[in-house]
Amino acid sequence: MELTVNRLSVSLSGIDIVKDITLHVENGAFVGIIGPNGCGKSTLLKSIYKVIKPTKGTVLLNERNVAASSAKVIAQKMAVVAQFNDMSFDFTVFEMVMLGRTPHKHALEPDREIDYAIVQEALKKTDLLAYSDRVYSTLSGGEKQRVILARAIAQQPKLLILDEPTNHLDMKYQLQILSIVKSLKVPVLAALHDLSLAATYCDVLYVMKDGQVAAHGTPGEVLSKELIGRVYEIECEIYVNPVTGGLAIAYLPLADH
Ligand SMILES: Nc1ncnc2c1ncn2[C@@H]1O[C@H](COP(=O)(O)OP(=O)(O)OP(=O)(O)O)[C@@H](O)[C@H]1O
Repeated sequence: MELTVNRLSVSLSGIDIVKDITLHVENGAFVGIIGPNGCGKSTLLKSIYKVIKPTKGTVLLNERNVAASSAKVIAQKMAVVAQFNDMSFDFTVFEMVMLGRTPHKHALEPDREIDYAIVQEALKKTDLLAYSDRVYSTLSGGEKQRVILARAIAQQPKLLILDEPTNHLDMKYQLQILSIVKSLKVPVLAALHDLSLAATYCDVLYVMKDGQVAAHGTPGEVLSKELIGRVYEIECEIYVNPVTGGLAIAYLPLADH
């Protein structure tokens, strides 16, 4: 499945937040969106997954216009792991992950053997089998985040949208979550804050500033000291990590603090 965002704009409370953004996620590609706090990453993603109505532009899943499709049809194709997942319901972890099966069922259709098997597999992939009967609201932030990923996996999406999926996670689970996502072999569009993780996992990066795309390309093309300096208003050095062979970034302390 491919995602095409064409000249998308979003205004909220009369303010232009997302301005004329065009982007493409090819089938199988892991595409990152990076940019400073408040540049519009979440708003862009929300307008792609139909929580916010764009003022202009189109979002296509293959040839299907997302705006003209039902929420159920979109949920059969696209799963979302968003930033804040606090819910007041006292669902167990198993029940939360089973919610991922909802778009594939008719109203009031009971859970089938196949649904149980898919949920079990999603729990296994995210290291959560031992948490099945725990109440979701009692979990730590990182555990909750893994449950939300497990729910997205159980949804068996054709495209995955991640909004800062590694928030709350320690290093092991940051790496684990991105590796699991990569292993699903579905195209991914992810807003990420950690530029080194973005460089490691993404095939293509879109850099946002003030609601617009400031640059896009492979991490090697995009992550220059000049661009990061301009977009984030910081000084840094980019180097090849001698251990991993990947791109790494050293940030310099701000001079006037
Ligand atoms: N309903 C709203 N009305 C007015 N402004 C809004 C509204 N929702 C978001 N904004 C503003 O839009 C801008 C973009 O917010 P958004 O959450 O998309 O940024 P972001 O790049 O995801 O930021 P972060 O990295 O901090 O999560 C922010 O300045 C935010 O305050």
